[in-house]
Amino acid sequence: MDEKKKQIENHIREILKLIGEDPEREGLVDTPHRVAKMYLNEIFQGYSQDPIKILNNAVFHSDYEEMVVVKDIDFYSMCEHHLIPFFGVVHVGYIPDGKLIGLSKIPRIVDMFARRLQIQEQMTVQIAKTLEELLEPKGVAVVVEGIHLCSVMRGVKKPRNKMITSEVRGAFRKNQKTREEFFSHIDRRFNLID
Ligand SMILES: Nc1nc2c(ncn2[C@@H]2O[C@H](COP(=O)(O)OP(=O)(O)OP(=O)(O)O)[C@@H](O)[C@H]2O)c(=O)[nH]1
Ligand SMILES: [Zn+2]
Repeated sequence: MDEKKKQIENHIREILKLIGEDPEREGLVDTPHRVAKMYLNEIFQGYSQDPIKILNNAVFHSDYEEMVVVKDIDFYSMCEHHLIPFFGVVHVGYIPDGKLIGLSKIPRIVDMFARRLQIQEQMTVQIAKTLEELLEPKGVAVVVEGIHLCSVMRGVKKPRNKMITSEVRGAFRKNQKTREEFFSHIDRRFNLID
C-alpha cells in the first residue's frame, strides 16, 4: 500500500509540473501525498473492498414479506471518462424471500461501487446485482439520480442536467403494480435538491 501511495504521489507531482505548476511551492508541497491518500483511502477505496466483509453477517432470517425501500442514499463517485465527480442519490427496494439485510449495509454497498471510476449505468446494475446475489430476494430495484460535473463545469455546461438510471429485477420487472409501489415510495422529484 505504501509503495502504491508513493507511486501515485510521484505521478501527481509530474502532472502538477505538466500543467504549469511548481509542485515545490508551499501550497502544493503536500498535495501529491494528500491526493494519493485520498485516492486509496477514500474516493477509490471501493477497489479494495469485499462485499462479504462489508456485510459482516448482517443478513437476517425473517418472515417479513413486504417491500423494503431505502431511499435518498447520498453517493459521490468519479466519472471514468473525465476523472471528475458525479454525485446524487440512490434508492433501493427489494422484496425479501426469507432474508433481510442490515439497514446500514445498503449504503455501504452503494459506497463500495461509488468509490471507483464509474459510469452511472454500470454502478446502478452493480448495486442491484450484488443485492440479488446476497439476498436472493423475490425482486430488487435500484434507481440512481446523478449530477455529472463533466456536463456542468465543462463540455456542454448544463448545470441542471440530471441523469436517472434504474435496474429492476424479478418481481419489479414482472409486476407493474410492484414497480409502481416502489416508484410511489421514492417519488419522482429530484431528492438531492428539494
Ligand atoms: N452514459 C453515460 N455517459 C457519461 C457518464 N459520465 C460521462 N458520460 C459521457 O461520456 C461521454 C464521453 O464523450 P467524449 O466525446 O469522448 O468526451 P468529451 O469530448 O469530453 O465530450 P463532451 O462532454 O461532450 O465535451 C460524454 O458524452 C459524457 O457526457 C455516465 O455515467 N453515463
Ligand atoms: Zn465525465
